[in-house]
Amino acid sequence: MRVGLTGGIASGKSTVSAILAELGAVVIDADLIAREVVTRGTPGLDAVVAEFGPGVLTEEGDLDRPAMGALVFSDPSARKRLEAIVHPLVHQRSAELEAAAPPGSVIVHDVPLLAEVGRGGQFDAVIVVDAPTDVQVTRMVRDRGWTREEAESRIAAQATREDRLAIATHVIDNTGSLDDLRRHVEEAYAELAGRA
Ligand SMILES: CC(C)(COP(=O)(O)OP(=O)(O)OC[C@H]1O[C@@H](n2cnc3c(N)ncnc32)[C@H](O)[C@@H]1O)[C@@H](O)C(=O)NCCC(=O)NCCS
Ligand SMILES: Nc1ncnc2c1ncn2[C@@H]1O[C@H](COP(=O)(O)OP(=O)(O)OP(=O)(O)O)[C@@H](O)[C@H]1O
Repeated sequence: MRVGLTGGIASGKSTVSAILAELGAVVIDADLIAREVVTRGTPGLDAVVAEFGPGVLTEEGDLDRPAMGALVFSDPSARKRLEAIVHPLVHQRSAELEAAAPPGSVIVHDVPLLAEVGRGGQFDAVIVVDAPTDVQVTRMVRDRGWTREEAESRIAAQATREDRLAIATHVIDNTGSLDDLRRHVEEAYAELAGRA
């Protein structure tokens, strides 16, 4: 059983995927892979430097993520150019990890941009972690030290809440407490594992 997990930024996806992993799912995290494929010394980072120039590197030679974020979340064409490099590498690595999962696993692909890239239909089920925009912004400002403007520019680069809900087979509301969240995830997992 292949499950897509998505949600807007700071909706609580990572928290949900950690609970799903505890419950026994094999989680494949696209954000984590998107970081791995551009670490120092990778062909991915070489491609990013070829496209954007050495100014996107730190003094140590790593990708300067805050600088890259400031660029791509204020310039959609730069974001598309970065995605054109990173997304194929993420797909390839995700497929390798999926092939290595034990047979019969509930495989959860945590893909922040599932609605944006139109891949919802490739999964047996799609879990959408749902929180209103003001809750997303409040969490980003509180936890990441971002300004409201920085938080809102990320949200503006993403699908709308309605677009995400349109691809959901399971909606997990994350406006309550972390205990409420855990209960909702356990219910969804029990249903999915029963079908696996
Ligand atoms: C621009 C980068 C370097 C900024 O790095 P930073 O460490 O600040 O953010 P991080 O990677 O942890 O992403 C945090 C969240 O930002 C949002 N986000 C990231 N990339 C995108 C994007 N291309 N479009 C919309 N939202 C995005 C997602 O909600 C993601 O969960 C980085 O986000 C990146 O490389 N993005 C392009 C690759 C991509 O699309 N990744 C998303 C999943 S494959
Ligand atoms: N129900 C909740 N109540 C309070 N805080 C929460 C709740 N759910 C998640 N959080 C907190 O909000 C922050 C964002 O959650 P999380 O990292 O799971 O979101 P995310 O959707 O994975 O974010 P990103 O899109 O950046 O990967 C975290 O600090 C998390 O602990």
